[in-house]
Amino acid sequence: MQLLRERIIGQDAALNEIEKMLHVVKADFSSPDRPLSVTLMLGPTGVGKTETVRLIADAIYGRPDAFCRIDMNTLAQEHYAAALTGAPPGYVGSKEGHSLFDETAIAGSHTRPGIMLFDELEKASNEVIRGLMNVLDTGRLTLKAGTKTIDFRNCMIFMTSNVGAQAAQQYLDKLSYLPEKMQALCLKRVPTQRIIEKVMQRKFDPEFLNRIDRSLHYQAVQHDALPRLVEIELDKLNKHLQHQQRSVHLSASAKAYFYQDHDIRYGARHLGRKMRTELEPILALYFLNQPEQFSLHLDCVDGQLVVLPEQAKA
Ligand SMILES: Nc1ncnc2c1ncn2[C@@H]1O[C@H](COP(=O)(O)OP(=O)(O)OP(=O)(O)O)[C@@H](O)[C@H]1O
Repeated sequence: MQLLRERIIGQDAALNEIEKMLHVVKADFSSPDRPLSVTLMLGPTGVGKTETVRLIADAIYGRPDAFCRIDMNTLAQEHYAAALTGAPPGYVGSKEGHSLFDETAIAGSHTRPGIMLFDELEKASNEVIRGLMNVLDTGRLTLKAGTKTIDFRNCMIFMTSNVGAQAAQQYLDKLSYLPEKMQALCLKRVPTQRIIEKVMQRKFDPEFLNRIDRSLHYQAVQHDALPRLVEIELDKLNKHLQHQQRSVHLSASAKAYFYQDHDIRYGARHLGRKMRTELEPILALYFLNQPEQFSLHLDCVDGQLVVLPEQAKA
């Protein structure tokens, strides 16, 4: 939780729910015939849903990719549903029992839970949702060929979805024309969560929704979170540079360069991309031309990033 709270900004309510879920998993109260937990993460794009799962994997296994991820978008069409559970008997590949599942990541170990992420749940076809319901119910999935069963009973299942995020944003946009007091009153009467839940109920059957232990509502990234997000991205970049004993430092105005015009509708993802695509070429050129240098300091002058000369750094 310490790692999550340091690295996920502006999602306190969701993180508090994750903490409760982790306590229950650790206390080992869950039914032995279900997955350890089933958590649905809702919210707009680029607000930290997948990042939360990556950080949980990092905290438990020391690797942010130590989980099985299936992007439901790739299974959107009915005829791809077989990709989830392998080929049916008699088809090419059925004997091998291959599927998209990474069984080691799902199984976990005697002391550590497996982690599974179904991304973009709203894109899954009805057939895939039916298959998934079985997993949430019994903690097991039998591959189509009938030769193998994947066991999710020691696994924390996470699902992400943007469903309802657009409707919630449209509702907020409409409210923004009202005076502040009226806005607060409307949000008290009809919170955005209720809008999202209504869309959810239209999209998914109650049988499916009833099998979810927790729905977490991730909020849109706010402007005041941006400076901290820039720091986090800079830390990530410096972690990579550490392998070459190198580092990059930004002045306050160079940091502001990255977030001041950032459009928060796109969440935090573009911020990280902008930092990488703009900083990496500058770093590459600097360190290639001056291999004897180990740190680079950048400032922003007239809206342009500039390398600070050696004497200015002190
Ligand atoms: N609240 C946040 N705190 C810290 N970093 C964040 C946050 N939200 C997003 N990020 C950064 O943005 C990147 C994209 O976020 P993430 O992958 O979690 O998106 P998402 O919410 O799962 O959206 P999508 O539905 O589009 O996948 C992350 O790698 C992370 O660096």
